[in-house]
Amino acid sequence: MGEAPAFFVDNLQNGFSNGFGLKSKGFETFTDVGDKTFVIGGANSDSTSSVGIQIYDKSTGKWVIPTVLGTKPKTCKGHSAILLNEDRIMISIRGSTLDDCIWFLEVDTEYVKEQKKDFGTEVVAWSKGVTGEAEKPVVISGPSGVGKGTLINMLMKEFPSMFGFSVSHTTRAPRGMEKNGVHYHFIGRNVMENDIKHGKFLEFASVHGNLYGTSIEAVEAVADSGKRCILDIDVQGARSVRASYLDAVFIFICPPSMRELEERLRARGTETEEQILKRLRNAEAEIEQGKSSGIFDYILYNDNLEECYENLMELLGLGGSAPINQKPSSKVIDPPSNYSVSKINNKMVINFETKEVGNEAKNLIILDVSSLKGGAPGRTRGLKIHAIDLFSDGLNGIHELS
Ligand SMILES: Nc1ncnc2c1ncn2[C@@H]1O[C@H](COP(=O)(O)OP(=O)(O)OP(=O)(O)O)[C@@H](O)[C@H]1O
Ligand SMILES: Nc1nc2c(ncn2[C@@H]2O[C@H](COP(=O)(O)O)[C@@H](O)[C@H]2O)c(=O)[nH]1
Repeated sequence: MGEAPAFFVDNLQNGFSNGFGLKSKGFETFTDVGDKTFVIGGANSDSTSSVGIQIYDKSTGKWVIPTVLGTKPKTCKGHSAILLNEDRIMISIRGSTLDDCIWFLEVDTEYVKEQKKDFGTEVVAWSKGVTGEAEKPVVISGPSGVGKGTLINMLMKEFPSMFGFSVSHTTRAPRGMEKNGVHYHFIGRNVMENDIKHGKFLEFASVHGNLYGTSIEAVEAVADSGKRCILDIDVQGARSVRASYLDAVFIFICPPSMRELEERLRARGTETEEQILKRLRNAEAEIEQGKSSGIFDYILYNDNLEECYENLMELLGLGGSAPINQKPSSKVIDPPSNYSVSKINNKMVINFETKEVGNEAKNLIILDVSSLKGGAPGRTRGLKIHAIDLFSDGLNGIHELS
C-alpha cells in the first residue's frame, strides 16, 4: 500500500516563515509523532555545524529544544524525513554518498524512553544507517600486566585487515611512546565526565585511580571500516558491556601466578612503585571476578606467550588457515538535488531524475528497512539498498548495492 510522499524539502527556502512563529535559518522538515511535531533541519542558534532539532508540543503550544544524543549528521543542503514504526524518523540527506545518506532520529524508542527518565528532559537520539553486518566485537579483559596489549598487538599485526582496535578515552597521562588517538584518546576529567553525561560512552570505569571509557563512536568506527572490533578493558567495563546492547565475545586473560604478574609489571617499567602496588592489589579482585562472575565466555592463561596466542586465535576461528576478510563494496551513489521519498510497506523508495547527454533517466533507489538492527546510540545496521535505472525505453537494470 503506497503512502503519500514525505515532505519535499525543495520547497523550503532560507529564512521562510514555518507557520509556527519560529524563525527558520535553513531547510526544515516537519514530522508529526503523536501530539508532537519534530522540526528537523535549519540551524539552531547553538547548532551551526549539525542538523538542528526543535519540538513543537501541540498539547501545550510550547517549543522544546531536546537533549540530542549520538553523533549528528552534518548540516546539509536538504533532506527528506519519513516516520517509521511511530518511534523513529528516517532522514535521507541530499547530495551525500551512499555510506552517509541515511540517518535515523529516534524519538520514542525504548532507548530514548530510558534516556528521558535519566535526563528528565525531552530526548532524541541520532543513529547512522549503514549497510551490512559486522562480526561480533571481542572484549579482552584481565589484570594489568597480564599481556592483553601484547596479545592484541600480535593479532592486529598478523591480521591487519581483519581486526580494528577500539581506542579508549582515559584521563591518565600518556606514557613515553603513546600517541593520542592511537593508543588512547587522552582527555581531561571534566570533558570526559561531561561526555559520559551526554551518553557518548558505551561503558566507563575508574581504574587504578583514573577514568577510562569506550566511546560508542570508537566501536562503531571500527565496524564501519568492515573490521572486527577489539576492546581492551577492565572487568568493570566488561560487566557494563555485557549489560549493554553490544553483542560481543568476552575473553579473560589470567596470569600463571601473582608473582609472574608482578615481574611482568616491573619489567615493563612504565609505572612507579606506588602504581605497581596499586595495580597488583586490584589484580587479585579482578582475577577472582574474572573467574567467577559469569561475565566471560572464555578464560585463557597467559603463561607461554606463543601458546596463549595460538589459543586466542583458535577461539576467534583463526586456527589453521585464516579466512580472508571480505571488504565491503565501495560502490557509491550520489542522489541529485531533486528527489522525493515515499514509503511502500517496509521499503522506502527514493525517486529522482537524471539527465545525461542524449539520455533521460528516472532512477529509483529502494531501501529495504525490514531487517534493521541496533540503533541509537550509534548505528542502525542491516539496511538493504537497491538502485534501479529506468531509462525512457523501460527498465534498464537493478543493482544490488548491499
Ligand atoms: N606470556 C608472557 N611471558 C612473559 N612476558 C609477557 C608475556 N605476555 C606479556 N608479557 C610482557 O608483560 C608486560 C605486560 O604486558 P602488556 O603490556 O601487554 O600487559 P597488559 O595486560 O596490556 O597491561 P595493562 O592492562 O597495564 O595495559 C610486557 O612487558 C610484555 O612484554
Ligand atoms: N573499563 C575500561 N577499562 C579500560 C579501558 N581502556 C583500558 N582499560 C583498562 O585499564 C587498565 C589500565 O590500562 P593502562 O593502559 O593504564 O595500563 C587495563 O586493565 C585496561 O584494560 C576502557 O575504555 N574502559
